[in-house]
Amino acid sequence: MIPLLHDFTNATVLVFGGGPVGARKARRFAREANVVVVVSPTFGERSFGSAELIRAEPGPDDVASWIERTAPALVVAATDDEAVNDAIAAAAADRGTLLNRADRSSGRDPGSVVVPATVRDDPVVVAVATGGTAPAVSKHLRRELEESISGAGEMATLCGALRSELKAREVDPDHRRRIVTDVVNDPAVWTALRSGASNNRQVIEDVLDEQLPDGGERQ
Ligand SMILES: C[C@@]1(CC(=O)O)C2=NC(=C\c3[nH]c(c(CCC(=O)O)c3CC(=O)O)Cc3[nH]c(c(CC(=O)O)c3CCC(=O)O)/C=C3\N/C(=C\2)[C@@H](CCC(=O)O)[C@]3(C)CC(=O)O)/[C@H]1CCC(=O)O
Ligand SMILES: NC(=O)c1ccc[n+]([C@@H]2O[C@H](COP(=O)([O-])OP(=O)(O)OC[C@H]3O[C@@H](n4cnc5c(N)ncnc54)[C@H](O)[C@@H]3O)[C@@H](O)[C@H]2O)c1
Repeated sequence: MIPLLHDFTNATVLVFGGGPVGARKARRFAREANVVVVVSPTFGERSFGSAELIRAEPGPDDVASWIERTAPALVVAATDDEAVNDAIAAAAADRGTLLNRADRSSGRDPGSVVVPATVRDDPVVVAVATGGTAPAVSKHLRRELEESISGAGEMATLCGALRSELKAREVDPDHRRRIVTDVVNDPAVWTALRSGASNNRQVIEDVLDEQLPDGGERQ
């Protein structure tokens, strides 16, 4: 399987199942999606983020109408009833809606997607999956990665701003790439970003002074 990124801004996500897995998915998608609806006869103690909770117990013949009514970009099948999960999968396929099945790790049809473990330091995001072989390994790696990507979000923001400045000064692409790569590879910049001591504007000014002493036009 190949990880792809999907933007859920302004989208609806429909979750069937109010157990720990349904709650985790609801929290995850509520970070971004406009509307997250969770349909379940029972809801555990866990947080569902800002999701809307609807108490209902649709049978296999009822799930299609829920999908029709809410018009989601993605449906999550996280019930403990295999017949219901099967019906959700069939209805999603009929409608061409993306499906995430929490109770399957293999034999995926087109449109059936996996939700990987993710680590964020916005705008950086890292996804981990094991092809369904061992989700506990994904969880373990996520925790390790949380530490190692610290500062990556700030670094990305800094490099994005630096790249804009270099473009505005019409520095040619090869030279631009070298300058940005030098910053990314500079351990002192990472240390400053991680300690919160970095002043991005100052870093950019210093790099521009050092690399483009004549003010930059052409190179
Ligand atoms: C990453 C994460 C994201 C998330 O679910 O949000 C995730 N599972 C997580 C945790 C976790 N899941 C399970 C355990 C118990 C230990 C173990 O069994 O390993 C733990 C650990 C725990 O809970 O501590 C059991 C389990 N999971 C699946 C099945 C069904 C099956 O395999 O048939 C069963 C057996 C059920 C049973 O036997 O009863 C299926 C899937 N789980 C996936 C993702 C997808 C594949 C990802 C991959 O390729 O690695 C996939 C295919 C479907 C999907 O997309 O949901 C999340 C990490 C949360 C975090 O980062 O903290
Ligand atoms: N992806 C994962 O990480 C992962 C981890 C553990 C288990 N699982 C699988 O995912 C499923 C869900 O896991 P869980 O721990 O949340 O299970 P759970 O049994 O705690 O919760 C299931 C939920 O589904 C609800 N439900 C039952 N029938 C329903 C219906 N007709 N419509 C809507 N909701 C209905 C129940 O009321 C309950 O809230 C499990 O059956 C298991 O196969 C996946």
